[in-house]
Amino acid sequence: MKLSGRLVVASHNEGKVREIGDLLAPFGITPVSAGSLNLPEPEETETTFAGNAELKARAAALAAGLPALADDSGLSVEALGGDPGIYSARWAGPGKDFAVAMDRIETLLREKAALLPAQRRAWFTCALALAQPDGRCTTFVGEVHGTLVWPPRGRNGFGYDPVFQAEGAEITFGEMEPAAKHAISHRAIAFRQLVDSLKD
Ligand SMILES: O=P(O)(O)OP(=O)(O)OP(=O)(O)OC[C@H]1O[C@@H](n2cnc3c(O)ncnc32)[C@H](O)[C@@H]1O
Ligand SMILES: [Mg+2]
Repeated sequence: MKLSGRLVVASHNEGKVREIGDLLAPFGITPVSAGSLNLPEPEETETTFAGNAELKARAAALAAGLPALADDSGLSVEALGGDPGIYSARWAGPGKDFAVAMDRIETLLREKAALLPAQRRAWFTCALALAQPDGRCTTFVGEVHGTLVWPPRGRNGFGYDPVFQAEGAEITFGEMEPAAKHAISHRAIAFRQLVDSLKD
């Protein structure tokens, strides 16, 4: 299987679509957005990142008759038993307000008196699924570990980026230039695995 030509990026999240576009750019691929094809946003009924990524990729590939790449991702907080995890988008509510979602996490951490970095460990997970119109599908998962800071810092990235500081970094994902985030992100790790799997 080759990564070339037209590929549907099966996501309705602008931030993700931008990052996936950056990752695909060196391959000369023309990303076709789910929005431009009027693809519906399927309900994420699975219980894992990989399951939801596959569900979204398969639905888009079938509807578009083109290969489709879907991303299911999220932030897991150790002290919260891995929440919000696969519910990361849902914690932002119908208005997709991540200030609310970040506040909610911070409130829960404070209720647990989790103020030290070691008590504020968190990780991002990204599952990328590449589906073909004939139903074949491969999925790869990447993670990046770090701690949650407060208050949020930076206007780059999207979602929970302003509160996430990766291990070894002194700035948040929200403060990083895109290239710096791509050097270490969960999404870039999953993407590298996907690319490796396509090598002859
Ligand atoms: O399902 P699609 O249409 O792709 O878009 P979505 O926003 O609903 O995406 P998910 O269901 O995968 O939910 C993941 C949420 O986790 C957050 N997230 C994922 N990757 C992130 C990243 O790199 N930086 C910050 N937040 C991220 C982000 O806010 C997403 O809304
Ligand atoms: Mg979603």
